[in-house]
Amino acid sequence: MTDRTPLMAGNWKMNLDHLQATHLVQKLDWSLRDARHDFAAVEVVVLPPYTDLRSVQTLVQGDKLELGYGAQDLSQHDSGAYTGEISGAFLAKLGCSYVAVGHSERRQLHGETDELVAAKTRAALKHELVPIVCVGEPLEVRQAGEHVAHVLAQVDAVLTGLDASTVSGLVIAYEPVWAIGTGEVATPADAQEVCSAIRTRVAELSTGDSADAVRLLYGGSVKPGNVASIMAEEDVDGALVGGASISVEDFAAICRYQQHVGG
Ligand SMILES: O=C(CO)COP(=O)(O)O
Repeated sequence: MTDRTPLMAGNWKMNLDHLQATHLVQKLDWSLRDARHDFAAVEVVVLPPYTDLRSVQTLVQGDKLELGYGAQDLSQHDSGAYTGEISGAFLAKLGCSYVAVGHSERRQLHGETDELVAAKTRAALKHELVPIVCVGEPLEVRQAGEHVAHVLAQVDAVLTGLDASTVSGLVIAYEPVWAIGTGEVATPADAQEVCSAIRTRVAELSTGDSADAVRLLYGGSVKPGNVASIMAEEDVDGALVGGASISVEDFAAICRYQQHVGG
């Protein structure tokens, strides 16, 4: 039995300004502490918009909160004439520990390619940020029964450009596009099928115990009522939560999913 610490990450997307962010993080911390949440047993991370990060840093570091935080994207470049871009170095300086890369909304709305996602993953690792690499198939690919091949091609594009020894430091999030923000959740078996295929591919493309160590998240309409059954799957190590992560009550309940397991 491998020992992978479950990770609950809240992707706020383009929601909550820096004042609202401070409020939510404070309330989330209170709610989890009230429930005696063991942060070492289930890691909790928020991914606010860039403009919130300094406020979140001040709160987390000032009050010594156990919540982690990170960004929703980064540039593949370190610095220079890239108007509007944010470098991994800046995020590291703000105390971020995680950064999402290749979210399907970035791939779809901003034309991010597998090559760009791979470059961003390398940039994150260079700045000692844990990349949460997002992969997932659109509906028509799922309907054609080609979802596993589609996702593995996305995984290959990232892993083949990495030093094999760094792979264990990744988090990979399987987010079927048809389940994002739709209320349409993949079944636990759907999540397990793809996560297990990803772990097998990681084993083929990495060294040592990377495949055992790498954490795989499921994302797509995760709610308090469905998280426990998804987390019960062997290869699912956490959730990447969108809509429900901007509700303190819902996200705290998701982080405490274990209380719904086994009664
Ligand atoms: O895209 C997601 C997280 O990155 C999932 O969003 P929802 O939880 O709103 O479906």
